[in-house]
Amino acid sequence: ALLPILNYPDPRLRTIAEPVKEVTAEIKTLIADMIETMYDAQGIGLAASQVDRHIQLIVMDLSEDKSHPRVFINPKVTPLVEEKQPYEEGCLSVPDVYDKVERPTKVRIEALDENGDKIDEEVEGLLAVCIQHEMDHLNGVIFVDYLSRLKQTRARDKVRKVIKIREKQG
Ligand SMILES: O=C(O)C[C@@H](Cc1ccccc1)C(=O)SCC(=O)c1ccccc1
Ligand SMILES: [Zn+2]
Repeated sequence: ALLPILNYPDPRLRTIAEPVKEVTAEIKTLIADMIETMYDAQGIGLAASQVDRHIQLIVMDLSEDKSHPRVFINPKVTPLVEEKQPYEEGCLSVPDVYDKVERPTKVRIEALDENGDKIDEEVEGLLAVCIQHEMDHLNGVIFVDYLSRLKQTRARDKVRKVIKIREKQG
């Protein structure tokens, strides 16, 4: 089922996510719903925080044909290099706002997948950017927090406008 995505600056987006203790049937349903919601919203990632579920769960799919969804449960991300690179990020909770954010270019991801099996990978490129963006969500951080006050104000105004238009479209 499609889940409603919280929009910036909703304070619920600032909630710190709790670890997942057990991958229950309910969590598996949430994973399927988050993947469906991510595709519907034209995203490449989605954190549970964005659908108002405050558990450490991320879904991502960087494939062209939306055929390789990945699930990260209780993820831990560790930068592997000091070097940072800017990337033009977006966010499904801050629609129509894109801006450059600098992040470490290579990171280690330790997590569990949807079957409870261990994931331990070193990644770079868009996958590294996206997993760090999603990890921020689980820690109540939104990419606009890295931008200037002026850009944060513009982002709030922009989201307000986009939401109004979407509500008119029904
Ligand atoms: O809000 C989210 O977590 C999803 C977000 C993930 C993300 C995209 C790009 C850089 C970092 C994190 C999105 O999917 S935004 C929409 C999108 O598909 C996109 C935007 C900019 C570049 C590439 C993809
Ligand atoms: Zn986001």
